[in-house]
Amino acid sequence: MDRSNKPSAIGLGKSLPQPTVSIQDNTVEASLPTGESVTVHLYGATVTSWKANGQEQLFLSQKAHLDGSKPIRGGIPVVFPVFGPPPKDHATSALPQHGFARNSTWEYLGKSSSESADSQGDMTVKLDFGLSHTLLSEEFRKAWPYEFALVYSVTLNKNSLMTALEVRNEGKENFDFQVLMHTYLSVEDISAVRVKNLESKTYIDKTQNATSHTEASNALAITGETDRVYQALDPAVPIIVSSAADDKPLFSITREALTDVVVWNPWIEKAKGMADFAPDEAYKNMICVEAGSVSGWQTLEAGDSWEGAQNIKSRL
Ligand SMILES: O=P(O)(O)OC[C@H]1O[C@H](O)[C@H](O)[C@@H](O)[C@@H]1O
Repeated sequence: MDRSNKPSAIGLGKSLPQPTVSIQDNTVEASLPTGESVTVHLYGATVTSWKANGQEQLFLSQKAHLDGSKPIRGGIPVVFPVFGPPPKDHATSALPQHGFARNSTWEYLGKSSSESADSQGDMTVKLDFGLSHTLLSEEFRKAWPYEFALVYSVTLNKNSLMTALEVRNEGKENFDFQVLMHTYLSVEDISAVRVKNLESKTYIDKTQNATSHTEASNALAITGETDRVYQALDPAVPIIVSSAADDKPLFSITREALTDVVVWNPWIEKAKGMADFAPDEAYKNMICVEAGSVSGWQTLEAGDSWEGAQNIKSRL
């Protein structure tokens, strides 16, 4: 917004308090004057903390590797260009599970801040991160030899966090990709939450040999290992994680161009089996609601770009 000809909202001559951004130890942290903050590790451009309403909103394992030796277990890892184990005989076959974006070091491209469009006087801060073929390790570049560029934007508002990914094909040949924002939401007690707006949607159940099912529940309870890829959703209809006790929304997630949503909780045995997941009981304190485009492939023609995003609102 151009404020140049207008008096300041808090008195002539005084400027509005501005967001602050600090960079240290390969992390970028932004805070709003109203107290909210976000922390992003350059390794994977992984958001590892989002504080709003005086509380941490994201789950981060106590044994998450934060030194760049493994993808970070928690926060919001970015999955690109393949989701899950890569298929055989495919351009992504030589890549690790979930691709290379979450285990490559991104560059920080800078920040911008503005007044939020929706609430008077509140500020917004946006952090941009980049990854391209020139920044990949030799090993990843060999395994996926396309000329690409990713720009990942993390935007913090008073009540929401938006993450947006732009994928550019800077080469001369088409490439296929899948993409997903693997968000680990923090919850007090998994048995006390429900996931809404999935009723009648088709999902692939990865815990049952990838069989296809139709969601019967209008308020899904998580009562065991859950690993489902819900497909063909309307990105404008929010997925709501609500409190079972009073039906109040805890999180509401809308998407742009991301028509799949994965709901994942490892539950008791799988949680114990993951070396970087701690404490064992922490499966009770998280639910992954992952916005993505993963049930098919996006084909990006030479010179083209694509953009997808999620917007997570907290305790509305
Ligand atoms: O252990 P990771 O490679 O981080 O994957 C963690 C999980 O990611 C997604 O949610 C998949 O649907 C799961 O099948 C997988 O177990």
